Amino acid sequence: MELSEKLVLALPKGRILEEVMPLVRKAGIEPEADFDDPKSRKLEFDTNIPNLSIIRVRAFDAATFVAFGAAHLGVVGNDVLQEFGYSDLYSPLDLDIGHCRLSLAMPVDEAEEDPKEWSHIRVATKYPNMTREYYAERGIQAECIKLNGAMELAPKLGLSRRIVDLVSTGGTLKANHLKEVEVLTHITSRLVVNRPAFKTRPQEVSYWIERFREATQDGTASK
Ligand SMILES: Nc1ncnc2c1ncn2[C@@H]1O[C@H](COP(=O)(O)OP(=O)(O)OP(=O)(O)O)[C@@H](O)[C@H]1O
Ligand SMILES: O=P(O)(O)OC[C@H]1O[C@H](OP(=O)(O)OP(=O)(O)O)[C@H](O)[C@@H]1O
Repeated sequence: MELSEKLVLALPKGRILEEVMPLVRKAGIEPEADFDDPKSRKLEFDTNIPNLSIIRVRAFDAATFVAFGAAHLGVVGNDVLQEFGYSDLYSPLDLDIGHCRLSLAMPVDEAEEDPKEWSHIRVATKYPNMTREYYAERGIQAECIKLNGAMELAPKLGLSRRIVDLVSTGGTLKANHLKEVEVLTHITSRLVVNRPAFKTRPQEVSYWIERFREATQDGTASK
């Protein structure tokens, strides 16, 4: 077993972090004290496990670090996994956190439409690949304008009548006078593993998959 190189766990620093940390701790990993300090500018943290460190990165970047082997394990939403489609990412475990859906929405004051009657739509989204693929399978050409956030502004400002974005409570759509027309897919976050690392360090990687599996099955984990 390779002991010199640390295993790196990539965690997304956004909203998922709060949900995933109880699982990380249940799995037996306790990051150094700085981790909980909002003022800390550190990006990599030692843990109580001498051979394991944690990096805190943007949600999309967590997938990239693991896919290229810069990190060995990570936590990534299905949305990110499907949008990138990295072949070197293995996602063995649904962590049952980060529940939301990817939906198409449009202004509430526009006439009801039947998506089955569309042939071409223009959409603002952070997920152009998933959107194009979903609609292509239904014979609809989706012209996507890539935004990285605040999609809800696009219809109001005339960028596109429709958006495809993540929805959880629906509060953001409501506040921006948009209605959910169609759910493209349901999303949760998964534990992901770099495939080559799984082959070269099978015992260590399997150990952590099992620890996370147990943590997820432990009913006291916060959701
Ligand atoms: N409203 C939501 N409810 C539940 N889970 C969500 C919601 N929005 C996003 N997620 C999940 O959390 C992940 C990270 O989202 P988050 O909003 O923290 O990042 P972001 O702000 O979109 O990205 P970044 O700021 O890193 O560019 C998403 O990939 C998705 O899986
Ligand atoms: O249905 P709701 O519960 O209102 O959640 C939906 C919002 O959550 C996500 O954004 P987030 O808050 O993560 O910010 P972002 O726009 O910076 O990604 C998503 O992009 C929506 O804007």
